[in-house]
Amino acid sequence: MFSFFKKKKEDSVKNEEFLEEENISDSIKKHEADITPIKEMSSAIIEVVKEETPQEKKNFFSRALEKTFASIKTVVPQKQEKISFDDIQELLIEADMEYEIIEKAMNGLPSEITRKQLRHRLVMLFEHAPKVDLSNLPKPFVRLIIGVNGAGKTTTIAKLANISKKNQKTVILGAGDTFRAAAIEQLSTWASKLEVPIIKTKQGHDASAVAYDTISAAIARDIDNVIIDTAGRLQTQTNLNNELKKIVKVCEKAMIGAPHQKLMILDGTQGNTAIAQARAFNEMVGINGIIVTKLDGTAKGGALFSISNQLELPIFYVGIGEKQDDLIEFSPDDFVDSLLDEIYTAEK
Ligand SMILES: Nc1nc2c(ncn2[C@@H]2O[C@H](COP(=O)(O)OP(=O)(O)OP(=O)(O)O)[C@@H](O)[C@H]2O)c(=O)[nH]1
Repeated sequence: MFSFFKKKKEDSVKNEEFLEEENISDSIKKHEADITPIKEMSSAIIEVVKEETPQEKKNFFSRALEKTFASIKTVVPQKQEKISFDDIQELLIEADMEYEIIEKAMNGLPSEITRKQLRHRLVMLFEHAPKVDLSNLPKPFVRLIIGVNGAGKTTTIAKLANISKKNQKTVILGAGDTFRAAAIEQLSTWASKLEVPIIKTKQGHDASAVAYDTISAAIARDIDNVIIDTAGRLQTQTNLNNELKKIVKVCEKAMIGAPHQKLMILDGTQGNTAIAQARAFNEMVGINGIIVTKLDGTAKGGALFSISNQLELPIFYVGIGEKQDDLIEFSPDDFVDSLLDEIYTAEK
């Protein structure tokens, strides 16, 4: 069953220096027992689920931002047509927007601010992030998931796999957090729940070999999306960080251009303190985008402005709960509108 797969892998690991360094072909043999049989893959495609309308998306944000709204409403309890400069400043502080960003956003605004004026300034804060063209993606499209312990990496991978399936794309997971046995188990549980294949190995084995095998399996099986987990790490853990750099290098060996996205998962409940973490990882491996998790559990929704603006990175998704459907595509317009709906009366 795996002869084609094996041939591809042998072809793609011809680099002698690399074989010496990683001994990848041995690791591939070790992992083959863990690869989900191809026939199970067909069940990875399910029917297309209808896309949310802009109003539905706004409703998702409103639900996710409940705690943030409760805190800004302590400043502006009634909806108004115009709100004073001081009140806007205070409510943005309440929502955990960094002071420096508040100053930037409000510079030159009048003492009474309309919805339109504030909307323009808030949406602008997301404009620094480069636009990402998601048309004509390479196949497989490889995403590497990075973050500190407990940020929500594993859960987010499951949610991303679920979105792939909803979009009728095939997907394979790589259990690259080989540091903790529980992490491999947790991702395997999600894989069987979602009926998607997973490449895994034993705890303590080489994480970059898992990344390599996952990409090779995707190429051999013509899979659309690859999502690779990595161990949670702090920006100060040198060994783990060298491991991360190695994973990135090995992805490139498995497929030129991979990983196509290195996504940083940030725990939204940490607010602005997550920025320093992301900055350090960005310097280390170059991050392409952010996913902010646990937005439902925090009053610090305003940190999204600082996160995107300070890091000059796009926020792709936000996590709004623990279930597989609780990940929504981030849109600055919908996010800002949900926030403004709480404090301003409708524009005439
Ligand atoms: N409320 C809420 N909880 C979330 C969200 N995303 C993840 N969680 C929860 O956060 C906890 C940690 O999530 P994991 O996915 O295990 O985090 P991780 O980054 O893989 O953790 P490590 O494997 O320890 O590095 C779990 O209890 C998740 O259910 C979210 O968007 N909202």
